[in-house]
Amino acid sequence: MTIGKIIDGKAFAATLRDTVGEGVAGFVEATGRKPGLAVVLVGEDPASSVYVRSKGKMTVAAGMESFEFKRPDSIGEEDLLDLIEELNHDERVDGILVQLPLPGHIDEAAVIGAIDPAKDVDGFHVVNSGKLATGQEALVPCTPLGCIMLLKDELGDLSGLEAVVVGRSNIVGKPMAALLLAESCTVTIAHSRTRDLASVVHRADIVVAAVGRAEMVKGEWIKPGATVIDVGINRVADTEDGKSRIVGDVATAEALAHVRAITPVPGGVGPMTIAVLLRNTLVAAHARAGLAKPAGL
Ligand SMILES: NC(=O)C1=CN([C@@H]2O[C@H](COP(=O)(O)OP(=O)(O)OC[C@H]3O[C@@H](n4cnc5c(N)ncnc54)[C@H](OP(=O)(O)O)[C@@H]3O)[C@@H](O)[C@H]2O)C=CC1
Ligand SMILES: Nc1nc(=O)c2c([nH]1)NC[C@@H]1CN(c3ccc(C(=O)N[C@@H](CCC(=O)O)C(=O)O)cc3)C=[N+]21
Repeated sequence: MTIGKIIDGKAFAATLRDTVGEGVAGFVEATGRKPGLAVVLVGEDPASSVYVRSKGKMTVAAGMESFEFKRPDSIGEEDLLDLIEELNHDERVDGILVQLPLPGHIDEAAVIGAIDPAKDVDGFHVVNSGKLATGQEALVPCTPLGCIMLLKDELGDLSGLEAVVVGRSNIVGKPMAALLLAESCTVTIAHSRTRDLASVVHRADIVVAAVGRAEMVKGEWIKPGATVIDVGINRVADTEDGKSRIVGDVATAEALAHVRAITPVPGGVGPMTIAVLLRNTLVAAHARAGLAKPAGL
């Protein structure tokens, strides 16, 4: 039995961050200032805090300015909207990321809608999702764009391939489907109401799993030779040592016997998300400064 390739997202992301770093140097030379990324974190979720801290470190390592804003769970929507308005007008800030999910009493759509679309480095604002859907130049959500980069690196031209995206969230599934369509794939979006998910997945040359259910996609669902992108980040208890570890939405060990290539968790899509965030910040900085998009991005 042949074994598929494990796609090294961590290494690809490191290369992308280096390219971004070179672009940052050019930007600093041209403008005399660093690109700036503002990250807003509401509440005390420890996983989010770790993630925000590592984003901050990588932002600085790429030569950019990192601004972090922590606010308590109890913050009112008006106060959060005021903060965003302030960041919209702050000339040092090229990118604004509001860590999701937000506490239940805050309207996420209203907060995302308050971000200046030119600084919306998550690509979640309807102006950017609308541009993506209609084929206009946009800031594109980091996770799906990272997935496309890995797929093109592995497969080259994607046109005509059957792609199945499992999950239809606004932050992963839907923009992922839009990007695959823009690459001329034949795209199916599956979700919790999909009947016979196994056979839908079995059609695919490209499977993107973005569900949030540990190892839900089984190895035998995968068409032989398909390429699988596993977006899921699921924390599970490890019975052997009592600690927890993270696994994806795909049963990777099983799938390896069927796939051409597959992304691991950790070390696959996750690191790409952060690298693309830095890329989007640099792209936003250039656009705001009236400069052409830097080479290689
Ligand atoms: N690696 C990274 O950088 C990132 C990873 N993630 C991870 O990706 C995963 C998905 O995230 P996100 O899109 O935000 O999640 P959401 O919970 O917003 O969406 C999950 C989607 O999966 C669908 N779904 C749920 N159960 C099933 C099922 N049994 N069969 C088929 N579809 C199902 C839901 O369908 P329905 O719409 O019908 O409810 C929904 O569309 C999570 O594990 C998250 O942690 C997220 C962002 C970035
Ligand atoms: N506005 C907003 N934008 C986001 O992009 C966003 C968000 N909110 N909320 C949470 C999700 C989740 N997300 C991840 C990014 C990187 C890793 C990552 O780097 N994971 C590593 C390590 C994971 C670990 O060890 O815990 C890996 O997969 O190898 C994971 C998850 C971005 N998100």
